[in-house]
Amino acid sequence: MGTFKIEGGHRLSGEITPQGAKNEALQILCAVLLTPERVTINNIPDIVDVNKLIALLQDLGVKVQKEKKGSYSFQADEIDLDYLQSAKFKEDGRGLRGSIMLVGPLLARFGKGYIPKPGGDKIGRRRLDTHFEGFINLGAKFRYNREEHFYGVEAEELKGTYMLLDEASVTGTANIVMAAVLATGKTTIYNAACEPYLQQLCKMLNRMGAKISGVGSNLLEIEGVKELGGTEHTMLPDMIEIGSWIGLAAMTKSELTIKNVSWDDLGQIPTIFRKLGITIERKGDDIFIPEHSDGYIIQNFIDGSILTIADAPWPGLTPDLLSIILVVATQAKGEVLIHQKMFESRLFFVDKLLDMGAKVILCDPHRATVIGHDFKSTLKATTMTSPDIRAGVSLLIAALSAKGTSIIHNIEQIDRGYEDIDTRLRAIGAKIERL
Ligand SMILES: CC(=O)N[C@H]1[C@@H](OP(=O)(O)OP(=O)(O)OC[C@H]2O[C@@H](n3ccc(=O)[nH]c3=O)[C@H](O)[C@@H]2O)O[C@H](CO)[C@@H](O)[C@@H]1O
Ligand SMILES: C=C(OP(=O)(O)O)C(=O)O
Repeated sequence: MGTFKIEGGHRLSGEITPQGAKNEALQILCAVLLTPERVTINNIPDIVDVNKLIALLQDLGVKVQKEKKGSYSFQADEIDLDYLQSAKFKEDGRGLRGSIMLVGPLLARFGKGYIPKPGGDKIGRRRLDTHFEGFINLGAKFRYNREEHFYGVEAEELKGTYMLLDEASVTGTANIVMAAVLATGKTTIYNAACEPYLQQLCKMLNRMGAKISGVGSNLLEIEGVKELGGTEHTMLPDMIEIGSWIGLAAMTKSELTIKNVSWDDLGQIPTIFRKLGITIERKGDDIFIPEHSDGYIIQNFIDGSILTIADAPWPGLTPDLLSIILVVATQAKGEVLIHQKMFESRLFFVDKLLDMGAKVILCDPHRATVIGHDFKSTLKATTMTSPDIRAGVSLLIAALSAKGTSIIHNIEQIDRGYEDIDTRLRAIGAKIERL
């Protein structure tokens, strides 16, 4: 188990550049299976989950060539489908959540796709019904081996159809889109997820020869094509990392510039941090956060009632930022109700914040009320274990703002999604060591 030692209470300063988006990368990498031609991908983050997925693709027979840092080319012209039945695949396939999106492209191109129950954060139930109902709608036969937790879909031909998804699942939509692009006829997907990740995937597929319209909306129409060709694609900056650095700047009262954020793809993120009282300035495509030497004040709703920040499918606020927002609120002036609607177990990490002296009431598994300290009482350093990727980074931010030396164990969770985080934080003045 990896550990960070963090000496908190220091101001940071300078510039930080966000990595390529983790959750976009996981979709885009799976899409290389849709063509035997070469696909070049840029701005791939060097993080554990992405590297595990690249290794899975290699085991499947995809030729992977590193062009330069963050840029790889992939060629899926000799796929070893037997690998999908191997013990190694059953083990490695469960190593991350994103591996589930191998199924759609494999089904579309080779008529069969298999996956063990995928991993990812343990943040409550993470069902896969939307994915498999989508494949079944396209004509696939579904089977599930309960003992091995092994899923499979097979089809001689996928046929386009109308479907209304039971929920706007992000990876579910990506999976179904990747299956439908090579189906016969027209597929309509209503209640589709439409995060920038999905928009990027659809744009890349269209460049490969797919015919997807409605990109960016929750109604996608896909005219199936016979084959797809190669392309080049560049990943957006990671909006969850950008949100993390906004929170970090505010909590440590630091002046920070976040470079090349792709403002137009950030949706509600700047607005929500502004509601917490944080000043965010747009400078070209950078975010500038001035030093908040007098703290920050949470706004109320217009009628004077307490602000609620809740997640919702895009263009609502991503659930992946709520843990960070919660931590930032612990030092604000004012109160906020954090409502995590999607995941059942993602707020339990507040226990660690309570140990550090934060004022938080966990109302139930989905809701926490935070009463900010207005920096009148700083958080106390402590020893903690990172339960999931975003809680891990939230605790890291708390530790950097706390007085004294904190220890965070299980930092593998953080490394899953944040590239070389300790080196990058040291470059802006953080006192963080990997033990
Ligand atoms: C690898 C990857 O891309 N992971 C992301 C992806 O996971 P993933 O695609 O696995 O998450 P889903 O979008 O399928 O759903 C996440 C959870 O939210 C619930 N749900 C979903 C849609 C909806 O309209 N209402 C609703 O309540 C689901 O029941 C589920 O419990 O999307 C999640 C939701 O943005 C993010 O937290 C994950 O970081
Ligand atoms: C929940 C997340 O990731 P995953 O879906 O990979 O577990 C996340 O990125 O916040």
